[in-house]
Amino acid sequence: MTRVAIYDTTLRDGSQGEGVNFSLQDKLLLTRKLDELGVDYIEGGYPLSNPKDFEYFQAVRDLPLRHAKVVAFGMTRRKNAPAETDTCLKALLDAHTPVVTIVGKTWDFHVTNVLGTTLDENVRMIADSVAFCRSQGREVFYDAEHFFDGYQANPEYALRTLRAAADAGASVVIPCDTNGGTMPERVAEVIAAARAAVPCAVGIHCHNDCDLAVANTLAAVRAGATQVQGTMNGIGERCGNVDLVSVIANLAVKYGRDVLVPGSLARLTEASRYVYEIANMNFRSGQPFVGASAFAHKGGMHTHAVAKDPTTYEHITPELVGNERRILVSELSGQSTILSKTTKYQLGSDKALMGKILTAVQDLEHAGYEFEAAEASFDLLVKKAAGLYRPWFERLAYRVNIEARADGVPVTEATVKLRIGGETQFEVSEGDGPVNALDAALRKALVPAYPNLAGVQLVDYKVRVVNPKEGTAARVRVVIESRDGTDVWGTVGVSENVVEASWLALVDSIEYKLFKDAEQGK
Ligand SMILES: CC(=O)SCCNC(=O)CCNC(=O)[C@H](O)C(C)(C)COP(=O)(O)OP(=O)(O)OC[C@H]1O[C@@H](n2cnc3c(N)ncnc32)[C@H](O)[C@@H]1OP(=O)(O)O
Ligand SMILES: CC(=O)C(=O)O
Repeated sequence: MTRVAIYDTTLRDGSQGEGVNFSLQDKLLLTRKLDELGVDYIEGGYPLSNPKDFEYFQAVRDLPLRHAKVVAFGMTRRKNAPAETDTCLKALLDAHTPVVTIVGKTWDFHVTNVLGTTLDENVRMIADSVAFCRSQGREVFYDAEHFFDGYQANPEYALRTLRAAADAGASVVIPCDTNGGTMPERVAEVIAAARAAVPCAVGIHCHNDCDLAVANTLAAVRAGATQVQGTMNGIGERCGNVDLVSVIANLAVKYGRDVLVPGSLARLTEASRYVYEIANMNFRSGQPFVGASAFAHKGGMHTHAVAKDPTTYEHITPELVGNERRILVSELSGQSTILSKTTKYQLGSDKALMGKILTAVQDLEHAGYEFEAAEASFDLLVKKAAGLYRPWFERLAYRVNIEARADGVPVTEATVKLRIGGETQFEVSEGDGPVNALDAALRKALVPAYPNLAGVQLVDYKVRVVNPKEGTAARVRVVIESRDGTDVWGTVGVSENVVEASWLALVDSIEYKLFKDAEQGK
C-alpha cells in the first residue's frame, strides 16, 4: 500500500490556536519528539512572521534529526512585485530548509476581496513563487488555501491555481479545508478532481470546525491523497486542525497504511502527552487512542467481560498505540471489578470479602468519596477489609492555625501529634497554606523513623464540593496526587471541613507509600 506521508504543523498552525504559545526552546523540544515519533515533515514556523520563528530555523540546524525534514512556511509573493525581491520568499529561503511550503489563494472571492488583485495576477503569484523557490534548490509543497470553498464557487479557477503550482514545480499540492466546513463525501469528490487535474502528488489539510476533520482526512486518503497535514492533539485556530494522533492510528491500524517509521506507533501516547505538557494544556482524558480513559472500563458488566477477554469492550489492544487498559473502581462496579483490582492479594476465592469491599466502596462513594483517581486509597481500603492493614503510626491530634498579620500576609502553622513505635512525636511547621503546613509537620514527625518519605512530592491537589446545596456547610472531596522517584498515586479524603478532608488524603498518601516500599523491599 502507498505510504502516507505525515506532515506535522503543530509548531506553525498549532501555534495559531488560542492560548498556545511555544517558546523557542519548546519548539526545539517538540521537533526532537516529533522526529522520534517518526513523522516525515515538521513545519517549524513562518520565518517572516516573528524573530522567534526566524531563530528557530537557525537553531534547528544543530538538532541531529533521524528521519524528519524541517519545512519553512510562507505565502506567495505580494501582488505586482517580483518574486526575487519578495521579503516573505527571501525569509523562506533564508530558513535553509530542504522543503518550503507556500500557501496561496484558490478561491476567487478571496483573490478579489482580500488580496484585491485580479485572478490572473494571483495565478502568476503562485507560479512565480513556486518557480523561484525551485530555482533556489528547494522542494516545494503548495498549500491551496480554501480549496474546497474555492472549488464550490468556481471549480475551473480553483483547479487552474493548482495546475499553476504543479507546472511551476511543486512536488505536492495540498487542498486545504481552511474553514473546516466541508463534508467527508465532498472531500473525496474534490480530491479526486484535484488528482485528475495535476500530475504531481496531492495531500490534504483539514480543520475541525464541524468535528469532521479526521473523517475528512481519511476520506481524502481513500480518494488518493498521499500527504496528510495536521497537528498533534488537533490543536490549532478556532476548533483546531485535524488531530494527527487519530489520523495516524486510524491509517495504520484500520486501513493498514504505511505511516511513520517502523515501530513508532507504540510511541503515540507518549508523544501526545508530551505535546500537552509543552503546550501547558490539560490532557483530554477521552481522547481516542491516547486518552487516559480511552481504554478505561468502569461499568460492572463491562469489567466482568473484559476480565474474560479484553476484545469484548476494546476495538484495539491499547499497547498498540502505547496506551494502557485501566479498570476503574466505583459504585458502578461489580465483584469482578474488585477481583481484577485486587489480584496482587489473591483474594479471588473469598466471595464474601469481595462483597464486603464492594459494599464499602458503594457506601463511601455515596458519602462523597471517589476512587477512580484515588487508587491508593482504594488499596488501603482493601488491606483493611482483608485484615492486611497495620498502622505505621497512630494519629493523636493535629491543629492548624492561620494568622492574618498586619502586613496582610497570612501565616499558617500546623502542629501534629503522632505515636510512632511507642514514642510520641510532636512537631510544628509553617507552610504556604494549611495543607502545605500539615504536610511539612507530618513529614518532620515521620521522616526520622521512615526516611523514604523525604522523597515524596505532592504534585496535585484538587477540591470539589460534593453536595453544593449545603452552601458553606457542604462536604468537600480532596484528591491529592503524590509522586516519588518511580510511581505516582492518588488518595482521597471527604469531610465537611476542607482541612480534615486534606488531612485524610495526606495520611492515606503517606501510608500507601510506606506499604508500597515495604512490599517492594525498599
Ligand atoms: C490559512 C493559514 O493558516 S495561512 C497562515 C496564517 N498565519 C498567519 O497569518 C501568521 C503569521 N502572519 C504574520 O506574521 C503576518 O500576517 C505576516 C508577516 C505574514 C504579514 O504581515 P503584514 O505585512 O503586517 O500584513 P497583515 O498581516 O496585516 O495582512 C496580510 C497581508 O498579506 C496579504 N496576503 C494574504 N495572503 C496572501 C498570499 N497568499 N499571498 C500574498 N499575499 C497575501 C494580504 O493581502 C495582506 O496584504 P495587504 O495588507 O497589502 O493587503
Ligand atoms: C494553509 C492552512 O493552514 C490552511 O489553509 O488552513
